[in-house]
Amino acid sequence: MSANIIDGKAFALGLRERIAAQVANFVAAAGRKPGLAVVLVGEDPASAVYVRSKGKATVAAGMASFEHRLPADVAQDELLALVDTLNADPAVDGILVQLPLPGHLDELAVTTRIDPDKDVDGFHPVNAGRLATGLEGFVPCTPLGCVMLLKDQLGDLTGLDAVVIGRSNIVGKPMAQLLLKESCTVTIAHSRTRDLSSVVKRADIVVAAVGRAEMVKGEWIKPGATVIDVGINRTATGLVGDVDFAGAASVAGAITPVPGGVGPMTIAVLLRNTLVSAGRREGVAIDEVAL
Ligand SMILES: Nc1nc(=O)c2c([nH]1)NC[C@@H]1CN(c3ccc(C(=O)N[C@@H](CCC(=O)O)C(=O)O)cc3)C=[N+]21
Ligand SMILES: [Mg+2]
Repeated sequence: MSANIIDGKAFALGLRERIAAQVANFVAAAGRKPGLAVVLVGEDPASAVYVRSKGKATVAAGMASFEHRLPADVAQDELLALVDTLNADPAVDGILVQLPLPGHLDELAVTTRIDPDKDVDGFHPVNAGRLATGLEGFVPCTPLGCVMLLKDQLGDLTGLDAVVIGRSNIVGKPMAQLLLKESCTVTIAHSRTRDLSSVVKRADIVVAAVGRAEMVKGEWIKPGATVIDVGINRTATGLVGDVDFAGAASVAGAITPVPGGVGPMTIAVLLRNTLVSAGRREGVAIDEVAL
């Protein structure tokens, strides 16, 4: 068997076109563009690349992009003051502070300073609580993008066995919540899980978000399973995921590649969340089902 390769890049492009169409409707109704503010602290080259591609995608969708670059040694108070300014700015619908932050800065303090109703990353504890409780809020972009790919691939997910490997607040935990909402039977595995290969072997859906290059082996995958690889690891041989792609692709029913799988979805969903935020803030209807 040879897996269907899930083209996240193509799916993300289609999503971005549907977003752009609704951005045009929003602009006509509200008389302004949806606005996304991105804050980058320091000069980490990988972060700078992501921030640049976010800015380009934002403008391409017809939205306003506000980029704020602060020096690596910026004081905590100064960063918090910028967040306060963005919270109060009516042209800003979404705020993203690029993580990780330099070590002297308190990521939780910064994340919790963002107005939960502008928190398009969905990292604020209020939004984590809303997701866990079934309330309207913002869902973290990467897991929401993964669910979109899964539903596109599999249709209804009800009753499927899903294993999420990784328990981070930004991917693993919200991913598990979303799969539960889709009525999957969800297992969260992590670095302390015993006999991980047997746990993975049961799964119809495997989501790998551990941050360890090619850690999930092809022999662990149930034949025909759908494998979503969230990992982005830079190695001597280039960019690889958390899954041994060649091994898994020979047994899986479908699998996301790295690059070109989950990564492009993250940015597209960020634009989606920004548009949804703008609609809520201005009382303009956004057709989320059509996105
Ligand atoms: N507050 C915050 N929110 C984030 O969403 C956030 C963040 N901080 N910090 C960094 C991570 C990483 N991230 C990615 C976005 C797009 C790709 C992406 O488009 N990747 C492409 C290209 C990969 C490449 O060539 O580098 C792909 O996988 O095909 C990857 C990673 C968002 N992050
Ligand atoms: Mg973990």
